Amino acid sequence: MPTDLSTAERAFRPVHPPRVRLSDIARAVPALSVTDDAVVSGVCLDSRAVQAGDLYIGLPGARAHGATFSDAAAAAGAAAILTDDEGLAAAAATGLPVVSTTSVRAVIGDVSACVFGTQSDAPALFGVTGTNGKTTTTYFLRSLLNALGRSTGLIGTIEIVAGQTPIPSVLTTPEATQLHALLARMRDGGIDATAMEVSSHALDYGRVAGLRYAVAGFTQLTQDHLDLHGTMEEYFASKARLFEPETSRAAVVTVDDAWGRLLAARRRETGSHVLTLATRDDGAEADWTVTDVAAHGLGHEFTLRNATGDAVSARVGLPGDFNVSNAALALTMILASGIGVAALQQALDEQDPLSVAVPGRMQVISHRPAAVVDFAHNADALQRAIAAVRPASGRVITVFGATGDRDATKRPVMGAVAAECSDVVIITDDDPHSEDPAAIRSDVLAGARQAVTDQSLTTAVIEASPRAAAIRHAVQLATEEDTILVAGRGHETVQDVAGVDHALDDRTELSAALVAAGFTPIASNETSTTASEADGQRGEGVKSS
Ligand SMILES: CC(=O)N[C@H]1[C@@H](OP(=O)(O)OP(=O)(O)OC[C@H]2O[C@@H](n3ccc(=O)[nH]c3=O)[C@H](O)[C@@H]2O)O[C@H](CO)[C@@H](O)[C@@H]1O[C@H](C)C(=O)N[C@@H](C)C(=O)N[C@H](CCC(=O)O)C(=O)O
Ligand SMILES: Nc1ncnc2c1ncn2[C@@H]1O[C@H](COP(=O)(O)OP(=O)(O)OP(=O)(O)O)[C@@H](O)[C@H]1O
Repeated sequence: MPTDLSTAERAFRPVHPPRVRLSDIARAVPALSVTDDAVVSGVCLDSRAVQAGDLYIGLPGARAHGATFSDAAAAAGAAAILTDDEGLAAAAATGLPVVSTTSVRAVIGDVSACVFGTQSDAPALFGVTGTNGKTTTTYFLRSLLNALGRSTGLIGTIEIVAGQTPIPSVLTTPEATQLHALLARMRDGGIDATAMEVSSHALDYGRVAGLRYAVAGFTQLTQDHLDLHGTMEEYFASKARLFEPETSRAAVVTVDDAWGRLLAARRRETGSHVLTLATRDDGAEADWTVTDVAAHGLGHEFTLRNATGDAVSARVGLPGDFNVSNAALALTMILASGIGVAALQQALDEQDPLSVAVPGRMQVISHRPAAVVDFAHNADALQRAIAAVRPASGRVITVFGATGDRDATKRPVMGAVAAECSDVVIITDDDPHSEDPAAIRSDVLAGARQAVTDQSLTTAVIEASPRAAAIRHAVQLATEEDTILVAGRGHETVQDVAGVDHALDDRTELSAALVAAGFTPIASNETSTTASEADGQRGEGVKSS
């Protein structure tokens, strides 16, 4: 998280700030009532990030009411305050013009769209949701759009690309105020298509309100984030919001799992455009189906077909059958946007856009032993990542941990999955946040040990901390025939322990441990860079989850 929120906020804003009257905003958003008029040049919902001339939005939160920070917002140069009945007194005490409404969160998207002029004029949006695969699919989408000659933006967990200056990403999906500012910045910079990740948190908190996606895409749904959503049904309901007709013009739904099939059926009932996609060879009926999957280098080649005989042949560079699914989703979203099969095939043949690397996603660090860093941080992803790296002979040594202050129910499940699928499991720390790292490890260990007992597994289960030591231990155990998978943190470069950020990059630690053990990692310039670095831009995408 950047320490200076105000500086970080500036990076989201259009180069030429808008000038909009409160009375005009109230005309566009009838739920608002305005007493004194004023001109605003931005919108912000955090007092620490306010820019001079902003409309500060004081909204009720889980820990505080934003209006209690009205004085700080005014001191930072806010020109007016938008809040609800509960916040009115604190807002009025600043002497600034106050705009009021009954539900602040419900209007943030529309107010932001009005201020930044993004209701009618913004890049075409390709939004991807699902438990796993969002980041990878958006990288594939952006690369495909570039190959088709579009000028593109990217919004997601690893980085935000909105022109020449990379913007560090803090959230997977930024706040609504920041999203509309970013889209205005992209539009002003000539970007005409943007690939973005849409998290379930964003859909729950109304962060994508006021946006209409050209195409929405669904990867899959498996257990995660139950701390926020409570049940899988609620989690699904959050994801499904992206597929409401008013939120997305066209939709592509992967129907490999029952959640996808339910989502597609619901969308079809509304009479809105939807294409279904089946990526596994299990006989599922769909508009587009993946066939003829064959290994190609570390990745795969495959064909995407529809019932009328159209076909697209593609190859994806990243390991893992799930990356065939992600690539097929990106391709089908492009087709759903109106691009023809012939134009897409030409771009694939001439530019090989699905060979793009994604930082920390199945990132290969060495070949003998095979050593891979991946972002799998829930049970389904971990199982698939281990299966993807399993060699014909040799053992799989898996190093991972679970995050603190997040869905604790997934910890023993991850432990069990790792024990079932690996030969050696080294359980270590991820981001403990405010929790005791030993207690988190113990939850994961319990699941792993239970699986070993229940299923009479021969898997070695080892506890090691800190994470760098666990990685070194994995390398010391490995022979050239083995595979090491370091899972859970992917591209991340800082570890949060009790509120203190420690530098920690699995790719660097693994590489150093391999060298120390006499192995040869591949050159760092052959491994993944961020999209902005690949575009020749300066800077680094950094994110804390
Ligand atoms: C759990 C969660 O998502 N919380 C969101 C929620 O916070 P909250 O209700 O606790 O807010 P609060 O702390 O009570 O503060 C109330 C208001 O006062 C403001 N404030 C607060 C302090 C101050 O000094 N000044 C100030 O103005 C806050 O900005 C907020 O607007 O409402 C805030 C305003 O919309 C969000 O910023 C905040 O997201 C926080 C930053 C967050 O970390 N969210 C994560 C979990 C998240 O969204 N993650 C998903 C991806 C998950 C995944 O797939 O792994 C993401 O899209 O990144
Ligand atoms: N389609 C998929 N199905 C299942 N697992 C996947 C899929 N795609 C990727 N994964 C696994 O999930 C991990 C995270 O992938 P990715 O970053 O693309 O997903 P994400 O949805 O953006 O995740 P997050 O929301 O946690 O940032 C990968 O490192 C890989 O292990």
